[in-house]
Amino acid sequence: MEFTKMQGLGNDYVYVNCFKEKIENPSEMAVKVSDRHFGIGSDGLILIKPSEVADFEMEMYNADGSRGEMCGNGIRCVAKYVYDYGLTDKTSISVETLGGIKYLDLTVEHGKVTLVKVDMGTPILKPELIPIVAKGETVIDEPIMVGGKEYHMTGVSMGNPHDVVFMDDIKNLEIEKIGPLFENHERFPNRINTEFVNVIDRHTAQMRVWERGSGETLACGTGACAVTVACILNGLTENTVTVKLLGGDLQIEWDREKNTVYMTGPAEVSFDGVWKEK
Ligand SMILES: N[C@@H](CCC[C@H](N)C(=O)O)C(=O)O
Repeated sequence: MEFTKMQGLGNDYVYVNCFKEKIENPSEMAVKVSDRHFGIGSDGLILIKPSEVADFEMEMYNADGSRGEMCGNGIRCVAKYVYDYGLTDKTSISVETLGGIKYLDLTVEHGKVTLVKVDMGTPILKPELIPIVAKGETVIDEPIMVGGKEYHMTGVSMGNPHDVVFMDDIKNLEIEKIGPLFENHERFPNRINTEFVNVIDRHTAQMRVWERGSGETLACGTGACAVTVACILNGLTENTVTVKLLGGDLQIEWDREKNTVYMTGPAEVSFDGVWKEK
């Protein structure tokens, strides 16, 4: 199987061009290729496929083989792949995902994509649609007991589920301990991605993420969008925010008139390779 290893701010996936390749069991393949010792090493697997309703389809799997509805860093890499590898010459494309069709604008320099702006769509705040078990119409700054400690969370779906937790110190956070407790908490029936966030000023926030199915990653695009929405809902920032992640920065804007979130960031190829089944 031919593959391309790509990353967006260090959130790395193995990409397979399914116009050429066929994968019988993608979930199993995701577990194998993601292994950082016995595989290629990645946060998961992303298949680039033909679509009947958009220019392309993105099918994403986490490192544990579970399916993610959407992937913000992944979709920027898909845009770079389809343009740089000659599957399209369009600089505005649409991509079908389990979280809906997304529209992307590509910045091209010297024949290669360097930056991608994605219309990530309308944030979903209804608890039953995220899903989060809750009584109210939304989950904003709501207490939750995790590991014997009370935290406050804001729930947002960007096609995939997120809970955003604000705190003063994210550097010393024991994310390996607390992340899985959030991920598997009974209030999240489909598990969840958790962003731990420190707001720096009204246009800047920094975050660490514990991703459902992949653990701590260097960046999460849908997570950065959820963080921006949560910051605004809690009155902490304006509508445009630079989100600082371990792997770099993303520019996020929640356009309140259109009620859509825009994410702008880079996408890079690490290397091409061939995976041989043992
Ligand atoms: N890293 C991604 C999100 C990947 C999917 C997530 N772990 C899930 O299961 O929902 C991003 O950049 O958005």
